[in-house]
Amino acid sequence: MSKLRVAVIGAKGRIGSEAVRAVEAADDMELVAALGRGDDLEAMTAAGAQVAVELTHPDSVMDNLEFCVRNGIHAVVGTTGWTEDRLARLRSWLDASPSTGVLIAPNFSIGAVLTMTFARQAARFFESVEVVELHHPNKADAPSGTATRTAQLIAAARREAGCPPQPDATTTALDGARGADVDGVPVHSVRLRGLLAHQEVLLGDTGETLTIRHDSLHHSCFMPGILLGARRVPQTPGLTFGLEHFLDLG
Ligand SMILES: NC(=O)C1=CN([C@@H]2O[C@H](COP(=O)(O)OP(=O)(O)OC[C@H]3O[C@@H](n4cnc5c(N)ncnc54)[C@H](O)[C@@H]3O)[C@@H](O)[C@H]2O)C=CC1
Ligand SMILES: O=C(O)C1=N[C@H](C(=O)O)C[C@H](O)C1
Repeated sequence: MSKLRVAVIGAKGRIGSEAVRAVEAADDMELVAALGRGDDLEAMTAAGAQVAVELTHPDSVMDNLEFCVRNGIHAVVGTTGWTEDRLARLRSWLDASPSTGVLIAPNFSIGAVLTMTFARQAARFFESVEVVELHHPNKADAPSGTATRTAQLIAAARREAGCPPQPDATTTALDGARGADVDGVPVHSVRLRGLLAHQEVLLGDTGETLTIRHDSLHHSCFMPGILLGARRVPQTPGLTFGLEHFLDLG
């Protein structure tokens, strides 16, 4: 059987360099291009790439994806910074290239995907819920893509269940003390040398709290999700948001 021809964009970065090694080590894949900042995207078409793994920067991802979709190259995207406006632009490119697939995964690690799933399940049973994400200090964006997605899923579950707004008697606060408001869910961002990527979802009600915590300790935790995405995205045209759609979570 022929191997899947994969390109990595952002190949010299923290996660991109790990992805290069993971693709090279996969029996069913061939790494046909490894692009860094300033490299010509045409290298992917010249090499016949079927799937691009995009792991760059929120400022770069849109141009890279526009190129991929216009050229019928499926994409697996880990880069963060997604807004409704950006998603709408991506969908319009995909409408013009209907057989192309793009997976955007706020987080490729199975533990983080499960954290989001469990948080969504628990959200309607507790009066209060807040998200704390903790990352290395070289991270460009805050809150993290994972924390934003987690808060959005929590907020949607609470809306569907008819939950009232959370209790919060704060009338005086320093700017930022209550975190960022993501759809009514406070999200707090810590940046600390020594950390990689960590998240806690704190849920509370009268007389009890529940904490769901996930820790990414090494970039290797993202690799099974990236490889799964690369294998599945060519058979999944259009936009898929979240790796959970490629996992049988029951
Ligand atoms: N979804 C997930 O599971 C994960 C997502 N990420 C996200 O991936 C992105 C990259 O993270 P890191 O590797 O930590 O950052 P990094 O800064 O270590 O690496 C990014 C690399 O992309 C390169 N780059 C920037 N623009 C480019 C362009 N136009 N073409 C080619 N290369 C370009 C940079 O020069 C750099 O080498 C971030 O948005 C981060 O949040 C990171 C880890 C896991
Ligand atoms: O920048 C990172 O490191 C990470 N980014 C993603 C995010 O913003 O959620 C995924 C993971 O947290 C690591």
